[in-house]
Formats: sequence, structure tokens, C-alpha cells
Amino acid sequence: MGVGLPPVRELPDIPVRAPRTAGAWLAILVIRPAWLWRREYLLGLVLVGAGAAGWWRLGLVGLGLPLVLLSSLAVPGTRALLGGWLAGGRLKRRWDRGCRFAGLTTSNDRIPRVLKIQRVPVGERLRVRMPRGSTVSELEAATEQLAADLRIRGVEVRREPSRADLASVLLRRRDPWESAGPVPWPWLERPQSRLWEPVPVGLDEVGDLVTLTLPGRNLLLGGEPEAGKSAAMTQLIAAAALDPWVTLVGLDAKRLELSLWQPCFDQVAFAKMDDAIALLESVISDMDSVYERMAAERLRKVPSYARLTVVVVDELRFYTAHPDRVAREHFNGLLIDLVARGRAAGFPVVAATQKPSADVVPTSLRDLFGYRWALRSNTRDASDTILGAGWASLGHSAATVPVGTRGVGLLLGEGQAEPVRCRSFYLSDGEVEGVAARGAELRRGVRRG
Ligand SMILES: Nc1ncnc2c1ncn2[C@@H]1O[C@H](COP(=O)(O)OP(=O)(O)OP(=O)(O)O)[C@@H](O)[C@H]1O
Repeated sequence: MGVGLPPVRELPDIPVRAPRTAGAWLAILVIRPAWLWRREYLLGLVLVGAGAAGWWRLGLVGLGLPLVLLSSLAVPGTRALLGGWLAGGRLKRRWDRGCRFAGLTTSNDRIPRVLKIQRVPVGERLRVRMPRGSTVSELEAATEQLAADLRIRGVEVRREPSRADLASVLLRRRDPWESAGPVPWPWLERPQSRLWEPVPVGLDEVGDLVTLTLPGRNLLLGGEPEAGKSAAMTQLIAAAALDPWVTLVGLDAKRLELSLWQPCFDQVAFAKMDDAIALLESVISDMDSVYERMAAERLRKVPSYARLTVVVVDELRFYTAHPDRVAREHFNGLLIDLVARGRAAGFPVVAATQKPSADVVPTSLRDLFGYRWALRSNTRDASDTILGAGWASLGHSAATVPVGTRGVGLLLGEGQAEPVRCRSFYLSDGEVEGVAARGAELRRGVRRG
């Protein structure tokens, strides 16, 4: 039994396969660690060199040359540039240490090499090359240890599709939306839009634009009350409203969500099952006519010059889980038919639900939605009901969105490898009224013309 103090382990083991010669130990213990400080050494060398050159050319006065160089740090641009460069070196040292403690060192003392550092709103994104003898999946398996060693929120690793030895690594340091105010919708000032274009709907964690292309796809939105479903849906309604060739129809069980858009909608049914069923039947009959025309023209899907009809369903639960079984089953049959066949005919459906559960969104219906957007949900199951079974266990759960962070969720697009965490843009009621008025005016113009 051991006695005395427990062992103190400040340095990770060095699994060296190379012959234990003096040269090998010099490389491992001196040259490689020193190499990680090369930026600092270079800076020191430049300052000493400047001092020496100044002294040689100008005598004692010239010794002040390094101070002149350092005074350039008063310029914010230079300071930021130098600070960023040194911070890059510091990050590489921490990465080196983290990888060694996480056991990612190969038998000849190599670790995943950082090729590029990009600063992003959540932290840093690294491009990393795996050393020979190791794979990206080993790095993936060590993310928790790396995050703990780097003292950050998390590490996410994604293999580059084109090369097995390259990976994109996100070092997540902060929540980019923690105290951020609403971000305005980029198309707000557009006089007119075309719904065939990708519609901007939010920003992802690295600040990249997230878009949705509605024709050919349906969108399902789910999340707890006040999560931001209406705000997310509003952007697609706004884009449709600004395209005067788009017909808008809606089901609004709460009578509130679509009220501001009334001037742009052709038909809206409220909380009456008979009205909702009649509306769906009329839309399906229009869709059948489009299919007939497409068959006559030998078209397999609706061409991009065609008119679209967007069907908006707010509070899906009211209709799909209605206590009247006969009406509910009739409604569900019609909705499944519309969602399944509508996409190819230019009849996309945008549906939102407050209580994502299997009785509200049956799998047979959910699977027909090409886009699924899970805003903050109470449980992992609720999140999986929207995104699809299994995503929560892979680390993609809308239940992890911090409580009270409005408009943040996970968006999964058809054919996309994994859901994207993003925050939707936001249109205030005044902005909605402005867009709705413009949309109504555009529609009047089209109908007059
Ligand atoms: N993307 C966003 N950016 C900033 N604030 C937002 C965003 N989305 C929603 N909010 C805020 O959250 C509030 C609730 O949003 P919203 O009405 O869209 O939620 P909801 O999920 O539709 O709620 P409910 O289920 O009760 O209808 C809004 O009034 C707004 O203040």
C-alpha cells in the first residue's frame, strides 16, 4: 500500500516509439515545446534586433527604436492584429496540452495539428489535420476531455467530407445569444420578393445566414409556449406576402397569429373543424387541378415560374388532436394528403405546434416535412418529435436551449447531415403591419394588371 502524498501529474505521458536517443529527447522535451512559443520569441527577436540596429546606426538614441515600434500598439488596428496573432499562439499551446492530456498523442509524439484558426461569435473554429496513425473519430471521442482541459463550454468535431484526415473543430466558449437583442429580418426593406429564392430565416452560431427554400418542401415548427414559433413562421409568411404571385391560405386556431396578415391571405379558417376541413378540401381540389395541368404538359414537378400556394397552419394540435374523432381523422387524412402531394405541385405547408408529441404530430405526418425546426422544448422527446427519433441522443436536442432564450432552436433540412442550431430573425408587430400592407398593395397591383 502506498504512503505519503498522492502523485502530482502536471505533465501527460509521452508515448515515444522513436529510439530513446539524446536527439529524440531533445526534440520531444525542448524543441517541440519551444516551437509553440515561436511567435513570442520572434516578437522578442524583432524588438532586440530593432534595438541593436538602432544603436548601431544612431548610437544611444537608437536604443529607443523598440519603444517606437511598441508605441504603434496605440493604433487599435495594430493592437488587434498583434493581439490576435499572439492569441493564436496561446490557443495552439492550450490545444497541444489538451490533446496530450486527452491521450491523442501518436506513438511518435504527434498531435492533431491546427492549420487554421477562425474567430467566430461562439469561440473559435479550427481546421485540424490528424497525424498519421490516428483518425478524426479519435478526436471526436475525446471532445469532453478536451473541453474540460481547455476550460470551455464544449468542443464539436466534424470530419471534412473530402478528406478523412481533416476536421473542422468548433471550440464553443460562449452562448452567442445570451444577451443579444432581436435581429431584424434582412428582407424587411425589400419592395417585393420571390418565394422561389432562399428566404433568410436566422443566423447560426457562427453568424452565418440560415435560409429556407419553401417550394418543394414543407416546414414543421415545434416548441414550448413563447419559444418563438410564430416569430420564426412570420418570416416565411412575410416572404410569401411580398411575392404577389403567391396565394396564402391559413388555419389559425387561436385567431391571433395570422390576424395581422389578414390583408394578404386569400382564406383563413379559425377554430372550427368544419371550416378547416372545407379549406383543406378546397386547397386539395386546386392542387389536383395543378397536377392535371402538369400531366397535360408532361411536367414531373412544378416549374419555377409557377404560382405557389402556401398553406399556414398555426396550432396544429387543435386540429390533429381534436376531441371530435371523426372530424379529427378526416382532417388528418386531408392534411397528410396535402403535405405528401403538395410539395411537387407548389403547395408547401408551414405548420407550427406548441405541444410536440406523437398524438399531435404522428410520425407518418412528421416524416413528410422536409424542414423541421425545433425551438426550445421542455423535453428531449418533444425535440425528437419534431426533428425525428434519435437526434437528442446524438446531442441535438432543443431541450438544451437555455430557458428564456427566445427564437433559438435546431433546424433540420432534408438531406442535411445534422440539425443546425440557429436563432430566427424577428419582425415586430409594426414591421409585420408594414410588410402586410406592402404585400396587399402588390396583390392589388397583380390582380388589376
Ligand atoms: N427570434 C427572436 N428574437 C428575439 N425575440 C424573440 C424571437 N422570437 C421570439 N421572441 C420573443 O418571444 C416572444 C414569444 O414569441 P412567439 O410568440 O413567436 O412564441 P410562440 O412560440 O409562437 O408562442 P406561443 O406558442 O405562445 O404562440 C415574442 O413576443 C418575442 O418577444
